Amino acid sequence: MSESAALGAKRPIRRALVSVFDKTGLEELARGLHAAGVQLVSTGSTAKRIADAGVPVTPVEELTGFPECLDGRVKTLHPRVHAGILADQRLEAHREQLGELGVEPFELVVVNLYPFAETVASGASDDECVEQIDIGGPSMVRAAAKNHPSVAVVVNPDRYGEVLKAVENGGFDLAARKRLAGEAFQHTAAYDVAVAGWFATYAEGDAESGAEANSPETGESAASSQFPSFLGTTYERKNVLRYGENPHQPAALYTAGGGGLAEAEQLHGKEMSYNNYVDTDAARRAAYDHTEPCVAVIKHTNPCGIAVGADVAEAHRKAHACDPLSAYGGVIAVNRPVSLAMAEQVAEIFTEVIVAPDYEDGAVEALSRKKNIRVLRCPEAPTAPAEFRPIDGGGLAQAKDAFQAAGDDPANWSLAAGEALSDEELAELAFAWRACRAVKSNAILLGKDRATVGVGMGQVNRVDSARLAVQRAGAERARGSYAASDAFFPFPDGLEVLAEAGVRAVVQPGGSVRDEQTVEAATKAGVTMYLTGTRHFFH
Ligand SMILES: NC(=O)c1ncn([C@@H]2O[C@H](COP(=O)(O)O)[C@@H](O)[C@H]2O)c1NC=O
Repeated sequence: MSESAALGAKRPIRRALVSVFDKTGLEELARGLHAAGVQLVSTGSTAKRIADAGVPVTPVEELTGFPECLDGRVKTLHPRVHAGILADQRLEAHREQLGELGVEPFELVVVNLYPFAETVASGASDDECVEQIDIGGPSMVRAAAKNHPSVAVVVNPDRYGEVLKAVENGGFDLAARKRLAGEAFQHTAAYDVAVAGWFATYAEGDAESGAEANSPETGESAASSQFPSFLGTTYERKNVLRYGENPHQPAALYTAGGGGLAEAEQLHGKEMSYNNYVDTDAARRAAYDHTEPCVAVIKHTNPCGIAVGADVAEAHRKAHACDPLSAYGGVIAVNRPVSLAMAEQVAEIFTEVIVAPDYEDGAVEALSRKKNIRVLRCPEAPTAPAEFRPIDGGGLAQAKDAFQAAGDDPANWSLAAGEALSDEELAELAFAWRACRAVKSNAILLGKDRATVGVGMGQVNRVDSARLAVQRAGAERARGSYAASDAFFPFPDGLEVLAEAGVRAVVQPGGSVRDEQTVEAATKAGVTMYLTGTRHFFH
């Protein structure tokens, strides 16, 4: 038989084993299978639902001759079940053995698993979580998937319609059974990753140094529970993208299944590209760093402008004004719903992507006047609690760079040079400090009226970043602006550039061996300087 003929070979379905936690669509499936002459065997409450729907069903106990026991821990774990799933019907020897054993084969297995991840997320006790580790279900799923030349396995209620169609048309062909088997192994693999990940966090302290190792007093164990010995996330491919960072790089989008940008709804525009996603991610990170209505305009992951305002339209006007030249073809993120007024403004500017938690009436229509702008709705704020970056042969994990009460609250900054700022001026400096976190290192950012006016990003020395920030601001806007530096000034030269441009105040972490020289330069120039003690590199 040719390969394509083999793949097209159907296996009629005569007998099905059904055991599902999620009973969505179960009655319709059972009715349809029965109507097509398929015999049903089922477990506990699944069998009860089927029987209640008026469909004949054989309880699995009748098949095994063994009662379900140990609170459901043992139901289907029996050779009469597993021999029926695992017999390779292509082999005469297997068919003969089944006959000798008096076991009938299954051609269809429909199973979905106990909700382990949902139980953990609900904050249930350890014992409750452990009880939700499904054992019999994955055993059946894996067995049926392995034996896909003889058995079709279904783990997703969305497929029930397909099952009923197949049953009426002589069963699934081999290609379809292979596809279903792949889906089934993905289902059990993701399930096991969730279980293994939970054990890695929960059991580690006990195993290493006694139960108290997980107590909050011991810093080391806190770190180890944040970085468990096993890290697993499973992703599902959502889209194949046209290409990656460059046209010769194939690329795809994967989702982790928990919402966020990867699952954002696209309301209008061309297909998102790889670079669009990268920039949109950076834009959302920048916009959500502020509690007031904020707009961030990003190009190549760096801000062309960030501003807060009384409303998003004002914030957008200010953010765009920072660097209108660079904002051409930019990516815009907003931390509030987009108003019609803001949408009208954006519609005038060539923009690649706009992402927001929502859109007010008429806003999407106004934006859609431009054919190509990609309009995304992403209701959730960015949440990643930890960051993981692949490197050759492994990966680096770190806690997210969240703002710290100690170093990021101006109330805790120390005045190192010049006169203390008024509350209003301090708020200006605090805006610059927050916005600076969104700039790739070395970062120097000038702000005025709660908007960036000059950004010096990504230079390999800090003095060049200072020059760039001043140059982009222009002499007039630089004068009297508020400057932030993501890390300390290693030499006073960067500060001197800012002072010469007439900045009013500077905020920086401090901590260089030459801090004194920088403080002296600021004092001499009459520039106020605050030290945060906290650094915000962004690479
Ligand atoms: N222990 C077993 O033999 C066993 N066999 C099937 N299950 C699971 O029991 C659930 C269905 O049970 P019920 O039909 O009672 O609602 C399914 O999610 C299935 O994956 C089992 N449960 C857990 O391991």
